[in-house]
Amino acid sequence: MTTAPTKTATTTVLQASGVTMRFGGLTAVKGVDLTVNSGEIVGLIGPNGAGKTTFFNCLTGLYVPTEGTVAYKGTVLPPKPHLVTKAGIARTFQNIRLFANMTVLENVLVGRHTRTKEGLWSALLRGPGFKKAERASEERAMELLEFIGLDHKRDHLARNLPYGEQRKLEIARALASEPGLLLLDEPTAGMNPQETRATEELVFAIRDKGTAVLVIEHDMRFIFNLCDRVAVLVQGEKLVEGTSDVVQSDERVVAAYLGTPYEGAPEDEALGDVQSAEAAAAAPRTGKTAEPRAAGGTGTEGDDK
Ligand SMILES: Nc1ncnc2c1ncn2[C@@H]1O[C@H](COP(=O)(O)OP(=O)(O)OP(=O)(O)O)[C@@H](O)[C@H]1O
Repeated sequence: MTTAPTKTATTTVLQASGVTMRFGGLTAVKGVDLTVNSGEIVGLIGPNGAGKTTFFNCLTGLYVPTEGTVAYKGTVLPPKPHLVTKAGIARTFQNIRLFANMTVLENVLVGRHTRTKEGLWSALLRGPGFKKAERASEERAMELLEFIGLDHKRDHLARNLPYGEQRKLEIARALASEPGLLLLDEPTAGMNPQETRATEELVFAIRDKGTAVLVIEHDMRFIFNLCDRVAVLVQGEKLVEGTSDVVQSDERVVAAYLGTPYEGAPEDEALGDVQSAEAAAAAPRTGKTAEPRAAGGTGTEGDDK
């Protein structure tokens, strides 16, 4: 007997309503509505200074929006980062924020703390409950490292990983909190084309495993290949939202954002190659490429990017 494939019902994972963020006289984000549904990859694009990261910071409780609400699976979230993570939203930052002097495995384990129930006394006494939870956490962390292809580097210090692997590790650490929604802020910044393609595959795999994704990126080829829907922010306001085809052909977007050549545009292919070669020549990468570009520190930097 054959059974019809079960179709998972779509649910609204994220609902941002009228999110506004003012810094003194500057309105960085103006009344932005955005929805992300389960099973979706949604892109957020816009010129420099359009308000994309500020919007992410509002979604994740790093900023308290001046106006508007952010709901996760129907519940309005308090603007506190640890409560947002606990609810089910995880993120990565534009600038890598790994614990540079901890191992790869330890970095992922840090990401699991919102999902471990053992309290302070249990940890201090290291009783059987604590040890069991610790083992389960390590197993899950190793599964995630396998998923991103870094299980063989579990005992390496994070700061010794090449740049592309550091970015992957950040994603694994975010996934360790078992999010229903993952926010990625410029995940391919500074990557070479191979690393960018690998990141694309990784994001598809994350979505296929049941985590919806909202991604900010300047690489248009990456965004338009990847996303089911794309929203365009210009000067803090949502200008257009739709499928890649709709957004790419919208005259307002072309005028406001895509008017200048972008990576991946057919006529821009040759120019892109020249620019990549120039960039590579200007900043040669060694075996230890991580530190100059990584946050490389404690993960507590004040930079909200
Ligand atoms: N903490 C802050 N205090 C004051 N102004 C801020 C703050 N954070 C961001 N801004 C301003 O808000 C505007 C939006 O910045 P934001 O970083 O969100 O843009 P973005 O779209 O992420 O840009 P980019 O693509 O360059 O990262 C900018 O004018 C920026 O200077």
